[in-house]
Amino acid sequence: MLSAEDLTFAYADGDPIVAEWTTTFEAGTTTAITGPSGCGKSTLLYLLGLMLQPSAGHVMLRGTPVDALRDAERARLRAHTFGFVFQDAALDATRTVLDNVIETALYRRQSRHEAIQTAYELLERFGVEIREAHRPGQISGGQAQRIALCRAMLADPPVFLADEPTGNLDPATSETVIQALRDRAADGACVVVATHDPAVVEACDRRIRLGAAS
Ligand SMILES: Nc1ncnc2c1ncn2[C@@H]1O[C@H](COP(=O)(O)OP(=O)(O)OP(=O)(O)O)[C@@H](O)[C@H]1O
Repeated sequence: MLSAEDLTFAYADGDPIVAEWTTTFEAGTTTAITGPSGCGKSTLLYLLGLMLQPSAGHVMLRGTPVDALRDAERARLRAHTFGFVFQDAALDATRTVLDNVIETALYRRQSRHEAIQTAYELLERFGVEIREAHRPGQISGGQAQRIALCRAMLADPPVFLADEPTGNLDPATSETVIQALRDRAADGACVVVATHDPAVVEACDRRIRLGAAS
C-alpha cells in the first residue's frame, strides 16, 4: 500500500533526519514508529503523508511515486487517501468542533447530512461529550486530540497516519483509540502510528524503532 524507498530528508542546512530509509507498510496492518524524542518520528510521518518533500528517495503509494506530484494533486491525495492526526490536534480555532470534524469529508464532497451523522457517532464512540457549537479554545487537550481523530476517521482513508494519538489521554480512552486504530486496519487500512505509549506499541502488528540519527 505505502512504501518509502531510500527516503532521505534534512531540514534547511541541517543533517539528515531521515537517511536512505526503506520500508513497506502493508494494507490491513498497524505499525508503531518508536524512538527517542527528536529522532524523527513526526518528520517521517509528514514525509509519508506528503506534507514534506524528501530531499532524495520516494514515497510510493500502491507502487507509484507520489512525493513529487504537483501541489494540487498531492492535496487531493491527502484529502482522499490519507487520514492524518497531528500531535497537537491542529484544529481550526475559528470553527466549531463539529465543523472541524466534518471539514475533510465536505472537501471530499460527502453530503453534509451524512458527514454530520457519522461525526456524531464517532464523537460518541470516543467519549467526546461537548456541545457541537464549542470551539477548540473551549475544550481540553485530550478532547481536541479525539476530535482530530474523529476528523481523520470520518473520511475513512485507506492510509491512516497518527502522531502520538494517545498522548493526552487517560488509559481507558487510550484503549478506545487503540481499538479504533486496530479496527481501521481490520477493515483494510494501512495504519502507521508514531508513539511513545507502550500500550500502543504493544497493540501494533509491527514496530519500527528509529535511532537518534535515523
Ligand atoms: N520545522 C523544523 N525545522 C527544523 N528542524 C526541525 C523542524 N521540525 C523538527 N525539527 C527537528 O528535527 C528533529 C526531529 O524532529 P521530530 O519532531 O520529527 O522528532 P520526533 O521523534 O517526532 O520527536 P517527539 O517524540 O519529541 O515528538 C528534531 O531535532 C527537531 O528539532
